[in-house]
Amino acid sequence: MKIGFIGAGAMAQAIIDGLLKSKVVVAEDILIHGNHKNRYEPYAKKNGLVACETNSELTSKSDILVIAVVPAVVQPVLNEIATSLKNTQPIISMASGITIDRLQELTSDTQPILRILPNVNSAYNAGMTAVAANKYLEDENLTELLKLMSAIGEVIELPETQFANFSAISGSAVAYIDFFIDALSRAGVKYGFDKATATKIAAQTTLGSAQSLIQSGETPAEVIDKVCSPGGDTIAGILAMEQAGLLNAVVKGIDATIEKSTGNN
Ligand SMILES: NC(=O)C1=CN([C@@H]2O[C@H](COP(=O)(O)OP(=O)(O)OC[C@H]3O[C@@H](n4cnc5c(N)ncnc54)[C@H](O)[C@@H]3O)[C@@H](O)[C@H]2O)C=CC1
Ligand SMILES: O=C(O)[C@@H]1CCC=N1
Repeated sequence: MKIGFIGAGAMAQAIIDGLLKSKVVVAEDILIHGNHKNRYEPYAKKNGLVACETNSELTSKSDILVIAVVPAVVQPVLNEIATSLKNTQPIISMASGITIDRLQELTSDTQPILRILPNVNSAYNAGMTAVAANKYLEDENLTELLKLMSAIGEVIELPETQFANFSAISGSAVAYIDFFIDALSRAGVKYGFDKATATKIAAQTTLGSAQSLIQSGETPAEVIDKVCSPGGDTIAGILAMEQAGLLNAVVKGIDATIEKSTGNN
């Protein structure tokens, strides 16, 4: 089964890296084309992928087509490949804000489509991907595509109406969590750690906290209560962070993300 990626940027590479690590696909079965030959060709060469000269060549050589370009380029790309695309060829699209209805308008009324919203942690098989399929994806193909997505992390089926909200607290949130890790790390630097050591400490603490929540099933509030010893240091820190508006700052950031992705700003 040949999987062709149109777009070779951050998200395409994260998914490909994860797929290769999981060994669910062999490198020779992944085709790639992007706008900048000097970027996608070395990436393809380094990983043993097949670099294609055009989007149309890639489309005609692929069984499954992955749309990994920014949303503004989806229409021109789908117009460009119109004569090479078979109307039975499954498409996976990760373009934020582009609905299945819109993708069908740009391809065919019966095009099999899986809309996904992944995140860059997929590169380490630690992704969190939302999926929504249309009715033209036959069971066998859907199973195959879900197997690919499961190879790069956790998968959740969601109605498309939730995609923008999900994207804000998962796709974009990778950056927000790293923003928090960087803030912790800078605080460490303020108190004398070198940046690399402070970042390692902050990142490992974040990783451990996430793993503990997932393994224990505890709520974050329960853990916060455990860490806040009566009359202790942590409650002093929590109160100072709240006074500075941490919760509101996070929710406002998520509001802005959703507004941007739904075009309401
Ligand atoms: N970066 C992320 O964390 C996430 C991104 N996405 C979605 O993934 C898609 C790609 O985003 P990024 O990888 O961040 O962008 P990017 O800018 O890193 O990559 C876009 C790629 O598209 C290529 N491209 C541009 N015009 C093209 C054309 N006409 N034909 C072929 N390739 C062309 C570029 O050369 C580049 O390789 C977007 O639709 C975005 O909404 C979804 C979830 C998370
Ligand atoms: O920033 C963006 O538009 C994309 C969508 C989710 C994460 N990155």
